[in-house]
Amino acid sequence: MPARLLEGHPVAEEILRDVREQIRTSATQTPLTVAVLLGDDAAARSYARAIRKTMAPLGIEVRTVPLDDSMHEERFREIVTQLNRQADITGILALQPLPPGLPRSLPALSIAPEKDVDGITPVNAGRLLLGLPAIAPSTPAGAMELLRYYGIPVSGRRAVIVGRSPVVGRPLVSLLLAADATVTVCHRKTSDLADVTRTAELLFVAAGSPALIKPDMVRPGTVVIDFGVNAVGEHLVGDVDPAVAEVASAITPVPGGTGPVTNAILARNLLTLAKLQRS
Ligand SMILES: Nc1nc(=O)c2c([nH]1)NC[C@@H]1CN(c3ccc(C(=O)N[C@@H](CCC(=O)O)C(=O)O)cc3)C=[N+]21
Repeated sequence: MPARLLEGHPVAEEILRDVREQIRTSATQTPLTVAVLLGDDAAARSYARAIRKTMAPLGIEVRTVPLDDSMHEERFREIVTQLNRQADITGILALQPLPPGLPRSLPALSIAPEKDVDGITPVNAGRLLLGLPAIAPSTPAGAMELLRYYGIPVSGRRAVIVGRSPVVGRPLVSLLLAADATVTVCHRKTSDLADVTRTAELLFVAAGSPALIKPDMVRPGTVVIDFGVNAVGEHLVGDVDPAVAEVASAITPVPGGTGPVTNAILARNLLTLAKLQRS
């Protein structure tokens, strides 16, 4: 029996309904603005496009700041310092990958924690790891919402994550642990990846490698969450081979799975930041 499709749009719609309501009823009607730092990359561009589409109907302003390929570290720091100081900027998001000359850790070390809408600064990442209230990165936070929405239990189950990035794999460890899963993380140096993925009851894939996960790597009945956003020609494809749907009990489609929920959580995170900034 083919897997149940875990569509992201109804989940996103539920979250956005709540965000819309909170924006509408909030006493201080300060407009929300998110600054999106964007280099030259297809996946990042697709996210930026989706962000604009999600924020526009909420009346949230999106200010795109283009990063050119020759940008130096000093210039990046200047831009972020300026945005940190600007009172009319609610949140700052630097889309990965950055231009080639910039260290990957630069946004985490330059964005002010009060404006960290993506939950990547040491303060937010540390809070999340310790199980304290925190702004969690939107993509893994969205996966938890998907599971909740579709009534998929997490507590006591064996979760396997493929990928250890600061925006998906690592924060997902904290979120799954907080929900009482037993968590294993795989990465480039994992030997016998398939042996580990076959132990999963819940399989999360954020490896950045198109169709990496094949049907023989998944135990029948597994719930599969695909975070992959690989541009292949004109199309967006996931990290999971679509044939896995023949084995899994439930699977997120690409596009239309985790992506839309990510955008909705970003809006919710922005609202949370605005409330914290006002208090
Ligand atoms: N600091 C950082 N944080 C991120 O969260 C981050 C990042 N950098 N860099 C790029 C990737 C990619 N990403 C996407 C999220 C949603 C969609 C999305 O909404 N996709 C729609 C389709 C959009 C379209 O068709 O263009 C969907 O899946 O249905 C796409 C891509 C977040 N990323």
